[in-house]
Amino acid sequence: MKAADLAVPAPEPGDRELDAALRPKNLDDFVGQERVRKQLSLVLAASKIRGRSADHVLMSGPPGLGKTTLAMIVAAEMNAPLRISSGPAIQHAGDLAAILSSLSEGEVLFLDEIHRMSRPAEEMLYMAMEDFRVDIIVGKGAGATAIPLELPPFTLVGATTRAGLLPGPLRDRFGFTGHLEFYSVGELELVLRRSAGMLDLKLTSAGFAEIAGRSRGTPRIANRLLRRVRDWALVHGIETIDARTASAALDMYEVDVRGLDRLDRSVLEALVNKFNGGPVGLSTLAIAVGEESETVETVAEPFLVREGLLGRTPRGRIALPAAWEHLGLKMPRNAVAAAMLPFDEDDDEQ
Ligand SMILES: Nc1ncnc2c1ncn2[C@@H]1O[C@H](COP(=O)(O)OP(=O)(O)OP(=O)(O)O)[C@@H](O)[C@H]1O
Ligand SMILES: [Mg+2]
Repeated sequence: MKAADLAVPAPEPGDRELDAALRPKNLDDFVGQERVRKQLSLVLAASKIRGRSADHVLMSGPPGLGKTTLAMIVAAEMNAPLRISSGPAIQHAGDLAAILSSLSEGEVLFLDEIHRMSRPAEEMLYMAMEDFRVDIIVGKGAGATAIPLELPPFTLVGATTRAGLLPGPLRDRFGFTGHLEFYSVGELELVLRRSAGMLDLKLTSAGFAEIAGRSRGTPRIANRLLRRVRDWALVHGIETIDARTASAALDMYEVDVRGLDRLDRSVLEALVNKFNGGPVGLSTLAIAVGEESETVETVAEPFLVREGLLGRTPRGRIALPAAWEHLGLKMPRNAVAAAMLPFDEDDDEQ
């Protein structure tokens, strides 16, 4: 595994097994996200009292925060079977019709990346969600007829990293939307404590804090770093992982105290050392770090912007004061002036 991969929130091949093993199985085990947890728990409790399948639920938020986990928890809490598919897997309305028509009563249908479903499938889903009915089209052209098909009541759980891309009519058909937020360091410590318990690992409180602080607010990354630290401790014959062990291990994997990885740091270093803090265009910056523009924009920037280290301005990317500080450098006056010019966060230069 490249060091840069450690900090990517999307699942890596090596994560899948551990992801599955460490996934909380019920709402009580699910750490953090108090608001979503309370709201969801109420939705589920009410439908249990009514003796009906739960309202359709949409989970939205960045990768690795627990959308799939919550979908599975919905099925577990409702004692219902779970069917899993995803937007990209449903390219034709017929694909969706086949899934819908084979659902059993009360089943939970989890559609991951629901924003990537095809248009015709999406339209079929509207009717299925609202009226528990689909029209199956038989034949083609003028001779085509729609055969209505009743569906058993089911609960759709949709997940999306891009809630903004969902068409309004689809969004409106969910009874409840849970917006997952990045986790605090304290919450990540709880995630790590739970995982360490399951993996039979011993860590001190400071050891947990050290890993949590470098996990970018993301449980998937926290678990991944824990696994790296575990390997390091094993090879070095260390039984109890303290802050020093955790930090030595993560330093070796080039994940720094704020969770920045090699790519993040080289972007900041280039901005600061080669362009005096910017502004500099994305493609120039990408060439300076020897990466594709797209990699810099989609892999490094979201986190750097969120951390207040990098700004996107109409004139280009700039290093914010926290970036100079993080690199242990003093921000020159002319760089301060460039950074102080008003800019619009959403303004995508070039
Ligand atoms: N609240 C939580 N408490 C404990 N562990 C969690 C929590 N949320 C997520 N995790 C851990 O993080 C891993 C990733 O979570 P999950 O697969 O649900 O993320 P996701 O939001 O579906 O990500 P993606 O958008 O990439 O599909 C899980 O396997 C689980 O181990
Ligand atoms: Mg998922």
